[in-house]
Amino acid sequence: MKLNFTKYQGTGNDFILVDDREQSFPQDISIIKNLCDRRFGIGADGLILIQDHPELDYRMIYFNSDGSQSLCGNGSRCGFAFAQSLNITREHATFETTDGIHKIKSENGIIHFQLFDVSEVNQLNDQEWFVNTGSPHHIVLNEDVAALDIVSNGRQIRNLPEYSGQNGTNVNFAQLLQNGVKLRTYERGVEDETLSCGTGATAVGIVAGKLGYKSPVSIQTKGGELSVSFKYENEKFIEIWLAGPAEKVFEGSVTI
Ligand SMILES: N[C@@H](CCC[C@H](N)C(=O)O)C(=O)O
Repeated sequence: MKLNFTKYQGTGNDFILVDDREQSFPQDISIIKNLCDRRFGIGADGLILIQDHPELDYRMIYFNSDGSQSLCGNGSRCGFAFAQSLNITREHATFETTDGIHKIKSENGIIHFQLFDVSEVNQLNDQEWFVNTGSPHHIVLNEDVAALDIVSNGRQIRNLPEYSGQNGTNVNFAQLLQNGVKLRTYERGVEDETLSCGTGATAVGIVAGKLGYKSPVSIQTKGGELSVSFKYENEKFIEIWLAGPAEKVFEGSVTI
């Protein structure tokens, strides 16, 4: 079959977007892997289907490049930009994805995605934390993230036995700066460093909040700047929003 697609990126986290309102996309892992392959396919960190929803503005189904599923923050922002281009929604939307129903909106070209409240922020030791923002995130604080081998260090933590019950974890290496946090992320499901990870940036923003940073926290990823805002009330992070750009790269069609 012929598949029409549009490629988007959100701070360098890149996705294949498919208008699947007719639900004709074959959700086959080998097709998703081939489409996301950077040498034999279109190339992307993930693939996103936008479908009709009986009550909400739309449903978004997210696949990592290996075909696994989880919440994707940058993908949600790109999914909204794509839904706007399809005239499914305008400036505000409510949609369903992997972990439930979320709000999303655009303001002055920046897309703001609301994540669920977070009450568990686990400090593992002086330098390491674990936070689940809809996807699982291990966080390592480091004084010079530019010098790190993200793939080998990230893969070792991703495969720790304590994370095997949840199919591993994403791993974020965060350098605390005066005006925000510099971040590099190893993504589960891509099994590589990506240029940016939205749920990871949010997890790091929350840890920064625990360490005394004021909302909004600026997160500097390899692919650009994200902003994480929140309130902290009754030992809980609430009204958590991830904000940043989402841009169309190109569109095309392939035979699958
Ligand atoms: N890139 C994403 C996270 C996608 C899911 C993740 N790889 C996982 O499997 O947990 C983001 O922007 O949040």
